[in-house]
Formats: sequence, C-alpha cells, structure tokens
Amino acid sequence: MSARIAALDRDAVAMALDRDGWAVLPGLLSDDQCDGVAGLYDRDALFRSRVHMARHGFGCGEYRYFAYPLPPLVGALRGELYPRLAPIANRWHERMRMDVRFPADHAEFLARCHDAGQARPTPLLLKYGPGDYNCLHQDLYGEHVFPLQVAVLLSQPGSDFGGGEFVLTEQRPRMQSRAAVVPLGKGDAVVFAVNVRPVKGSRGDYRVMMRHGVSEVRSGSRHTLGVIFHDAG
Ligand SMILES: O=C(O)CCC(=O)C(=O)O
Ligand SMILES: [Fe+2]
Repeated sequence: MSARIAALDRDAVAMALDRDGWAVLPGLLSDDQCDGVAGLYDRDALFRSRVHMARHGFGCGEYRYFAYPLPPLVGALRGELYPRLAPIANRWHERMRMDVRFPADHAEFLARCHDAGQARPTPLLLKYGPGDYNCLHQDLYGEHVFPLQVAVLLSQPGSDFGGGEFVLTEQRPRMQSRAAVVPLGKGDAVVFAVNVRPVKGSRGDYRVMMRHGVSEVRSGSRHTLGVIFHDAG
C-alpha cells in the first residue's frame, strides 16, 4: 500500500482540497486489489452490519460496514492515509476557528473516539446495481468527526457499469447549492470534506457545508470502498 500512497502528489492534493473541498487520488488501488476488495462483499464474517438503503430512505442499493479486525488492505489504507490528511484537517480547523486538533497517528485518534463511546468501525463496502443510487448525505456518527474521508471506486465506468457518478454538493451561506461530478476510474479514489470546509471570503474564511452521493446506476454493477476515519457510536 505504502508505495501507491507515497506516490501521490501531496501538494496537488492539498491545493485541490483547499480550492474545491475534494481531490482525486489517481490509481490508489490496482485492478487486482479492486477485484479483491469488491470480492469480499459476500464474506459475512468480515462485516458487522448490512444496510438496505431503501429501507432507511438513503437511496437504493446496499452496503456493509466492516467488523474489526479490518481486512489488511482496508486497515492499511485507513492507517496510511490518515497521517497525510491530518495536517490538512488541522489547517482547516484552524481556518474555521474550530478548537479540535488531530494527532498525527490514527490509532491515537481512534482511542479518542473509542473513549467517547464511538467504537464501531466505519469502513464500508457498497454495492449498486441498475436503478440503485445513494442520496446526498454526510457520514457523521457522533461528536468526534475527522473532517476528510476517502471513497475508492472498485469498478470500471463504461465497462462494468454505466451512470453511477460520484456527486458532491456544497451549500454556501445565503447562496444556492453548487454541484460537482467527480471523474473516477477503477482504482481511483476521491478524498472529500465530510461536513464543512473553509472558503476564503473578503472578510476572512467562512464555512461551506458539503454533502456527497451517487447518481443512479443505469447498467451493470458498481462497487465502492468507503474509508471514514472516525468510528461510530
Ligand atoms: O459509492 C460511492 O461512491 C459513495 C460511497 C459513500 O457514500 C461513502 O463512501 O461514504
Ligand atoms: Fe457516504
């Protein structure tokens, strides 16, 4: 894992996050790694729960939260991405005048979550077929929130599935919402704001609220790996 993460252009990622609230991490997983992770979906013992999105009004399709211990690749991704994102998270909190700061080490941040009763793992595997979609939402699971999260596309647009675009919206104070469609190929990831992000205004930074979702899958099958850095209550 480390080699692909080390190869990321950190400055470009930080710049895109500051400008847009999201950034693409190209080729985070190989084709084989994508197929391996997507193939875990039916291994019941690896998961703590299954969510049917339609039942909750979340959309259509289903996802499963991994149980601890996480599969090695998922655990490695989470542990190795976090320290690269923590400095950006801290800078964002400073700009938004939010008091919380994040330690450099993910285990230390998880201990903070667990001590506060947020102890259930949040990495998840999502599966969409024709007609499935994921409503705009935020992955907030309690008081402790790491402000960035990552989603990895495990299927190839065009050949494995059609439609099913990753969408972000941002709500600026007193303005109408703006949408972005994130261009992803198989193995690419998007890192994006979980909740709020700072935007420079004429009188200093202000907060913009973001949501993410997936447009309707028209054909085929689409899998995603979601990596959220805080645990759930
Ligand atoms: O399937 C996707 O691309 C989005 C998944 C999602 O909502 C998440 O990873 O939090
Ligand atoms: Fe999500």
